[in-house]
Amino acid sequence: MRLVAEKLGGERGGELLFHGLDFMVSAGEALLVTGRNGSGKSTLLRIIAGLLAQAEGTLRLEGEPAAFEGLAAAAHYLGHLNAMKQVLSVHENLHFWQSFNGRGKYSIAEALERVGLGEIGHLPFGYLSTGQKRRASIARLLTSERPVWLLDEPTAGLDKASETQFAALMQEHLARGGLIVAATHLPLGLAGSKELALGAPL
Ligand SMILES: Nc1ncnc2c1ncn2[C@@H]1O[C@H](COP(=O)(O)OP(=O)(O)OP(=O)(O)O)[C@@H](O)[C@H]1O
Repeated sequence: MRLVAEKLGGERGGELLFHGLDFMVSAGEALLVTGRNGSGKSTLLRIIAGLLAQAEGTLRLEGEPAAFEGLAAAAHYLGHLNAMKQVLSVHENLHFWQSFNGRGKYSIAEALERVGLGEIGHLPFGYLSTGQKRRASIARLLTSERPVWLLDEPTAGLDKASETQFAALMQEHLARGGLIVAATHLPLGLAGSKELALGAPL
């Protein structure tokens, strides 16, 4: 499986943010998208997730497992916002996403254990701290099996221990044949990852 972009261009509000991007990410690889604020990192991730149309160029997933039809169906998108309902419990939110995205390797209880939230699945999502909200959202990646992880500033708000824990989860995903595209200003602890720098040098 590999994600291939050719001459990819993205725009917002009629302004071309980037163009002519060529990259390839194979199973087991991570691509870190870097660049100054406003350079288009989130825009690129949203295009890959199928939430925005590209302005130009092509994007395709080759050789994806038969269970997934196309890139959008194979992708987990973890955006800046956590896409969770504040008044539903953590468990209820994850149950919704699991029903929507399909089952994964981990049960909801196991996924919450993996992110260190085993004790608070019953709490309304809105009660959680910023870092706990992010960890609950990371648990969403584990409760449904999707090989392409698209992560926008995934470690924002995480403490050091949680960063290390998440790095291990990403390594595990890569070792199982997944791939990752992550927009980040911080190192993610993924040795050997590729980098795509958008815009003028920082
Ligand atoms: N709906 C929109 N309409 C017009 N312009 C937009 C829209 N959404 C985003 N933009 C602009 O597009 C540019 C790129 O935004 P984007 O969020 O992709 O940047 P980024 O590289 O992820 O930034 P950051 O590092 O701050 O997260 C910004 O200048 C932003 O203001």
